[in-house]
Amino acid sequence: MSTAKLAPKDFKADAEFAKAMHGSGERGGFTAVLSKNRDAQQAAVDGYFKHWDNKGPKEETEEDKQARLDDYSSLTKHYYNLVTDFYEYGWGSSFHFSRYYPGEAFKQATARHEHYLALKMGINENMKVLDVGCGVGGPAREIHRFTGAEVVGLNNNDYQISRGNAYAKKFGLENKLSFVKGDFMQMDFPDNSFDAVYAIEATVHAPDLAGVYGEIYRVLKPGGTFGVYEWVLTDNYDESNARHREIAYGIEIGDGIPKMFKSEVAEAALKKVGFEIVHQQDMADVGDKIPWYYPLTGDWKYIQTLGDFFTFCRTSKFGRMFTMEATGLLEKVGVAPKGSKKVTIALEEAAVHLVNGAKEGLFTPMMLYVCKKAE
Ligand SMILES: CC(C)=CCC[C@@H](C)[C@H]1CC[C@H]2C3=C(CC[C@]12C)[C@@]1(C)CC[C@H](O)C[C@@H]1CC3
Ligand SMILES: C[S@@+](CC[C@H](N)C(=O)[O-])C[C@H]1O[C@@H](n2cnc3c(N)ncnc32)[C@H](O)[C@@H]1O
Repeated sequence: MSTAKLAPKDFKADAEFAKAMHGSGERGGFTAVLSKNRDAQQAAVDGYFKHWDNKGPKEETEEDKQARLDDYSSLTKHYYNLVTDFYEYGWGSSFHFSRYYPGEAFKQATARHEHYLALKMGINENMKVLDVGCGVGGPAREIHRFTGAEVVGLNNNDYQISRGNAYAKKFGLENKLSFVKGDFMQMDFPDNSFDAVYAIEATVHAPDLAGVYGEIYRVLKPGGTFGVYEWVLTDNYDESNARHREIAYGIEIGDGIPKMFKSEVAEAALKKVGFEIVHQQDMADVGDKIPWYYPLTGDWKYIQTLGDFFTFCRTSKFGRMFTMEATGLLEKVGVAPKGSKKVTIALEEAAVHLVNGAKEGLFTPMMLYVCKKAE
């Protein structure tokens, strides 16, 4: 089904690399940034930035673009080896955006976004559910708590798997949650293994959407449901428009994405692999008073609670600049490993272009598709 070149599966080498770079994975967040193995950090920095250094939306060639697609697996693995601690420090353990109601706290909105997907998919306590690209397990924990379902998280990043296991242990959820190493383009699960499958802001890392959706279709039981919050470019996006391409490129470089696709490509891919789309809606375009991207702006007026104030201190423009300069200083004096500031600069690219992409109506991180596999 996939037109993409599939990555070699060398899980043993991946696990050894993650152990060398991050240690046991018991500790996360900003302090964990400081304790990386220096050589492994350098290898991750080189492995990720070789795709972006000395290139740009205007200069990049067709070969550069193809190289990112061919290298999808290690590009994304290195990206998350470098950013996971920053994500946890700034955002928490659910690595996705959410809608916000007036008066609703950041954490509450995050959980509600996850509950909404589970509700739309009809997940219940008798189901075994797959979370494709599960991060450090924030959504898996919340969806288990909300529905009672057993959740299996699939991830190609060993560090995130160890963080997911550490959280499951902390909350006593080991018998209901498990985290499995694997590439979503070539899963190791047998056909018809799961009652439901969901993916939250993860399948955008695929080099080819039909490839990952085809695998999801295969492992889903007949009659089962697949739900996804997809990152897509909207109908307004024009690849030949320099401003549009600059925004898409900024999102790609800052978010570890080989190539972003338009919503029509996602929709066609879902249908091509056999899914019936039973519900589709851009959840970023439902007239919300508070935009989904507000934590990344300087708009203090949207802060809803005292807790949000502390989150905003890390995610807003000002907070990001503070983290970037502090990280740079720590790197200079040898406390943070080399390349740490470069990572914060890439994250800044992400934040700026995500907000611009949203404001200019070119991008959404929450195109919801609920799909059925026929009986
Ligand atoms: C990469 C994909 C497909 C999804 C991740 C969505 C979001 C959770 C991230 C996108 C940009 C990230 C940034 C941060 C946290 C996680 C994101 C919002 C920071 C706020 C983390 C703290 C750093 O100092 C600044 C980061 C800016 C970007
Ligand atoms: C933005 S994070 C979202 C994580 C999670 N869904 C959440 O909302 O917290 C994207 C996730 O997709 C995973 N991922 C990316 N490419 C993958 C691949 N080829 N196979 C499996 N997982 C992958 C990353 O490791 C990461 O955990």
